[in-house]
Amino acid sequence: MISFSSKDKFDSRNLTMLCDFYELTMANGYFKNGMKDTIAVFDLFFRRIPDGGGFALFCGLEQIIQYLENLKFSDEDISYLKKRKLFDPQFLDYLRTFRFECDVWSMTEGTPIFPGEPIVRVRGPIIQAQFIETMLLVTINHQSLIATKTNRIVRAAKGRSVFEFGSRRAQGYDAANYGARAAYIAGAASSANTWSDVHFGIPASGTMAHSWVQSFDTELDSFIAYAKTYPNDCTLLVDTYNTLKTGVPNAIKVAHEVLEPMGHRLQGVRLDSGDVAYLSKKVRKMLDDAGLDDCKIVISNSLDEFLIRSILSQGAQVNAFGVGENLITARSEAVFGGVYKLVATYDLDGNVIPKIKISDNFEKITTPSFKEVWRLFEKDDHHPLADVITLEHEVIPDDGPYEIFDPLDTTKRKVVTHYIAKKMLVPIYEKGTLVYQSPNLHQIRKECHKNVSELWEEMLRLDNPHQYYVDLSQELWDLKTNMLKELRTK
Ligand SMILES: Nc1ncnc2c1ncn2[C@@H]1O[C@H](COP(=O)(O)OP(=O)(O)OP(=O)(O)O)[C@@H](O)[C@H]1O
Ligand SMILES: O=P(O)(O)OC[C@H]1O[C@H](OP(=O)(O)OP(=O)(O)O)[C@H](O)[C@@H]1O
Ligand SMILES: O=C(O)c1cccnc1
Repeated sequence: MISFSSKDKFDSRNLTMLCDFYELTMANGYFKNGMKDTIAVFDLFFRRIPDGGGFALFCGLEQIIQYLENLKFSDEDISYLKKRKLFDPQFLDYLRTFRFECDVWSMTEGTPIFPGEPIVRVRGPIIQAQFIETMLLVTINHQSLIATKTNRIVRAAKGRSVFEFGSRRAQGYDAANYGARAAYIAGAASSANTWSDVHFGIPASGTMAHSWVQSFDTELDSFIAYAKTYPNDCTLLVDTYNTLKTGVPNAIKVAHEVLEPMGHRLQGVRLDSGDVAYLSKKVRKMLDDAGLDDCKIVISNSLDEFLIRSILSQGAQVNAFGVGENLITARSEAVFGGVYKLVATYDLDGNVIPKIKISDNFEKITTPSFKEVWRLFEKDDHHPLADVITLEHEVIPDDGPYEIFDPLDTTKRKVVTHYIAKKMLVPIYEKGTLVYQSPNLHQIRKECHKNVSELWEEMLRLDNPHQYYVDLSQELWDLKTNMLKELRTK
């Protein structure tokens, strides 16, 4: 039984034609060149952690599954392709009856991921494995980027809640909806986006806009009306006119004269402008002096992890942060940079033929062959020690001793012992059949929190974090180096 975390089970959109056109021209080319049934392996990986962080977070698998479940060329798609006069009629017949037949393995959502390691691996007929590139990349690049950024913001907030406020400034509505999902997985407490609650069960919450306050004759009238309408969940926006002179005094008045007689407490005030560190301290004192020490202070206004860190270091009195544009657009570094590369094909006897892509830039040289990713966890406290990429047949036994080495400087070697070795890629599809049961979103979020809390503290720093080791096994390193040497001498 397969169950899905979103309430509508599958996004019903058929996004088959969301592909780069060259996927179709190559597919037709493979078909016409007798390569339809050639089995190929592609790795999806990324090269650099955004914002110089110590790790990224993997997200988007559930939407990949939805895409693959809906993968089908409609009659309309086929007529479009026919009109382009580029495609063989037999190829179009093949597309008409297309059925996805690949094997797919993936990291699970909420897993910390590192540059250079396969986070998704696809094996199957080259036409198919190649074709899904664009959707795999756009989905994983987007959600992993937003999750990675959000987790930085959540870490900067040091246990205070982070409310995701970004929909209005996201790069389009899918970015708002799926960005909210990624942000929640990575630790945002809620989203202002109602769609994300309806479809994903992410708690939707919010305060009020300045327009609410402006639309009444006075600020006080607007607060009274809001408090009477929502007596048990009332957070007032206090900066429309003058935070300290009118906003907070009016909020205190409403707390005592409207809410308390109704048996309720004022939940919070939100500050959205000015020097929020200075103001929050003043506001805290005013609220406390008025007996409202349980009233929370929420701040917002173009926040990001660095501003939050700075504001807290100034002694700001804040209970929660509302973060919009910088989170939902990952503004500081808006490209995740995941790529999808061919790493092997198979011959007719089923033997792997490793493939490599050479570049003058060493970091851009791909790692060939069908590979596994292992994470070695310290046995006692489960801190990850290093990731090791091996060839398929290699096994890393628990406890070692196992020698890891820096693939760029092979003299840097270390023998590790007393660990648990875990294979990180789990089966998602077997020959086109879904074999993975996705946890629900709340479980993914919990798992993500656990995974991040197991990382070394030194990896969690926002600036210059410890660089985690992603190593190659000796056998894989030898294969890569020999292929490189051979190609370079040719
Ligand atoms: N104490 C502080 N330390 C660091 N940054 C702060 C501090 N207080 C506010 N900021 C940030 O400074 C940035 C600039 O705020 P800005 O002055 O443009 O807002 P504002 O003019 O007060 O508000 P608005 O233009 O929305 O009415 C915002 O990102 C805000 O979060
Ligand atoms: O600054 P961000 O991190 O993106 O956080 C969201 C912003 O969106 C709202 O402002 P907006 O001016 O859109 O509407 P408002 O009238 O509700 O303030 C809110 O007041 C925040 O300032
Ligand atoms: O609910 C809020 O306070 C909110 C929602 C979206 C954007 N800014 C603020």
